[in-house]
Amino acid sequence: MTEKIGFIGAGNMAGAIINGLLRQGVCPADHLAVYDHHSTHYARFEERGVCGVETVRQLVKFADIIFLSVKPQNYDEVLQNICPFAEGKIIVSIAAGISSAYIKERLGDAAKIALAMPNTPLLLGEGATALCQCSPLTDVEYAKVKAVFAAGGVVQDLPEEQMAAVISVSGSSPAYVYLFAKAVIAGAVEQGIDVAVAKALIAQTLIGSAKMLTDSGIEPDELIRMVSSKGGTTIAALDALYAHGFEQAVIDGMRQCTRRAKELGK
Ligand SMILES: NC(=O)C1=CN([C@@H]2O[C@H](COP(=O)(O)OP(=O)(O)OC[C@H]3O[C@@H](n4cnc5c(N)ncnc54)[C@H](OP(=O)(O)O)[C@@H]3O)[C@@H](O)[C@H]2O)C=CC1
Ligand SMILES: O=C(O)[C@@H]1CCC=N1
Repeated sequence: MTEKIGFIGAGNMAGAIINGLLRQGVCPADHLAVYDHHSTHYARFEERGVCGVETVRQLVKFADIIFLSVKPQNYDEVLQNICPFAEGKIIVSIAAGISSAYIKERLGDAAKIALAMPNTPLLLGEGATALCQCSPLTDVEYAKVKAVFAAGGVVQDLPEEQMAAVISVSGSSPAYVYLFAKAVIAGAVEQGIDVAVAKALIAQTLIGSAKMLTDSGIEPDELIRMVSSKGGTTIAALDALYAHGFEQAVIDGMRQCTRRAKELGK
């Protein structure tokens, strides 16, 4: 990729996306730059050859594609800061709840925008990103943005009206998975199993189960059935989980996630 890519906000997600780009050799480090109001965050980028610039103006002048990798609460300020120099640039928002209309209200209707909802496993090249092309971003420009996220894992195209809801599916969901893993580890320790052993076993179980979902072609209900011997231990476990409203708790958590995304985008 020949384009230069800049990140406003040098935090967790900028780091994760840049990792993917460098690991896959999608672009050289000197085609990347970050800007953050904490220049103390630059060290981990600079040690990999990614420049930390002093002003938002320098960042916008440098970059063809600008990632807005700050929290939604900081978008107003950032959009105001980049507005005088952003004409013609590709703008990528990764923020929960921020719509293209929100950005266009501040940068104008001609702004070329892609909306993305990545997740932290991008750090290891195992990310899942939902991506949306917003008019007037061209197909060629969109493909460039897609290549950035593809360097860090799987990308799915989504219409804008689903971008708030998808946060609950991939953006925030690693946290529920870790919570589940934490509960399994606690349950193991309660039964006398060593923490490290339990962590290794549940982590590999999550990896293996995920691969069954992606590679076996078998639907989740059937996968559950395959584990559940008649009159056996799994059914006993599932009965307790159903009685505690496990599925409903997850679905309700997802609804709350989407509700909050919509609040943040106002
Ligand atoms: N973390 C995750 O799992 C995911 C996050 N996202 C989205 O990614 C975005 C970034 O999240 P994340 O990387 O976790 O956040 P971080 O807080 O790690 O990084 C954001 C950085 O931007 C800085 N910043 C804030 N305002 C400005 C400004 N005006 N100019 C320059 N720098 C600024 C922040 O400083 P300070 O700390 O002082 O505010 C911080 O250093 C969010 O919008 C979030 O919704 C999307 C998917 C997953
Ligand atoms: O919690 C958040 O708001 C961000 C968005 C998705 C994951 N983290």
